[in-house]
Amino acid sequence: MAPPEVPDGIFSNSRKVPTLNTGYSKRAYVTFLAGNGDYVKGVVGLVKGLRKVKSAYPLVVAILPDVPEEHRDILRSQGCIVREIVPIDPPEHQTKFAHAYYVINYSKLRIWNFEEYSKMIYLDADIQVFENIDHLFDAPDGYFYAVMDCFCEPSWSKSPQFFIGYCQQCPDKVKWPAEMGSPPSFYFNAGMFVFEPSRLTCESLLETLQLTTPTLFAEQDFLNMFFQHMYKPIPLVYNLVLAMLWRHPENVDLEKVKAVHYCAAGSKPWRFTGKEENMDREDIKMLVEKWWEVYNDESLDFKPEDPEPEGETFSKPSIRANMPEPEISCIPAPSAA
Ligand SMILES: O=c1ccn([C@@H]2O[C@H](COP(=O)(O)OP(=O)(O)O)[C@@H](O)[C@H]2O)c(=O)[nH]1
Ligand SMILES: OC[C@H]1O[C@H](O[C@@H]2[C@@H](O)[C@H](O)[C@@H](O)[C@H](O)[C@@H]2O)[C@H](O)[C@@H](O)[C@H]1O
Ligand SMILES: [Mn+2]
Repeated sequence: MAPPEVPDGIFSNSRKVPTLNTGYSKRAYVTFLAGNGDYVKGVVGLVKGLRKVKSAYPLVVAILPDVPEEHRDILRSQGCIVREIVPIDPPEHQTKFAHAYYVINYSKLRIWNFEEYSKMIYLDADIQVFENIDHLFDAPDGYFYAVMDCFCEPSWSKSPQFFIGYCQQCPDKVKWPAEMGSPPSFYFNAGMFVFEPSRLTCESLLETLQLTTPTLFAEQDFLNMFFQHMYKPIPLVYNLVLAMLWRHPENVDLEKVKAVHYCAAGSKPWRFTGKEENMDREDIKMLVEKWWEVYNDESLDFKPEDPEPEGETFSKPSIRANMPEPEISCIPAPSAA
């Protein structure tokens, strides 16, 4: 069963001047930061990467109260719009998440409250954008866009898919057994998605969450269930889950990848040792080096002459908001594999 077509017209070859990032058509990237650890480096790398690819839109950082003032200052000094959010806990449960810390990721749901923006692109702090993806903001409203995930890593070992060896990235390799009912719906990685903020949707998310038993991949599973009927898969070039390089190399063309998601065990660039499984691969070492090149590039630091983000709530049009967008190349819909 082929994934639903990405709606026509998202990547038409029209040359559009981006909507001025003002009024009710405001757009922004948004990421999430919790704790006083080293993920703040991921956010700094991300905002510098967006600057390097000349994105026309600011980066909002939804932070939990436990993010220290020093880290907030670093983010503001890099031109981020820092927004503190109230943490969200899942209902009482006995679930053992794939990683215990996933419990904090439910707080991501607060970004649906950022209604001053009409469209946002969420990016995990362990993602780097190496090519401009602003054109995704032009995707038709009314859908939830994200890249399909892979079920082959050990973190999935407690899942039925992993147990039977099924992965949506290669649905014909091990077919979903008829006796287990219809194959699971297309499932996205929640490290990157295009969405429309709405307080109503946020309320519905939180109400539904309290009635939903948490599962292995925490908020990622929950978002897949909630947006199941609005989800539109987009090509993996927008969120290369690193495990794809060794699990489904036939689906990856590294030359075309626009955003890399350093989510494989041991691949976080800011704590990279190269000792974990697959971390000695040349492509992994090259991608980690690329991340550090951006992070260490002082020419990408936010400069006083750049428009200051408007306080901690609203964003000013960046100087680039008036620049004509680059030619939008047509991106084919994802293959069935
Ligand atoms: O200590 C932490 C752990 C996670 N995160 C945020 O939560 C996201 C999801 O966690 P992670 O990327 O580690 O999950 P993965 O994609 O590796 O499963 C991160 O990218 C960060 O934005 C954070 O801010 N602090
Ligand atoms: O809280 C659940 C998390 O689930 C997802 O991470 C997973 C998923 O990508 C698996 O497919 C990988 O195997 C695994 O390594 C990785 O941790 C999201 O990236 C993250 O943002 C967050 O939603
Ligand atoms: Mn991640």
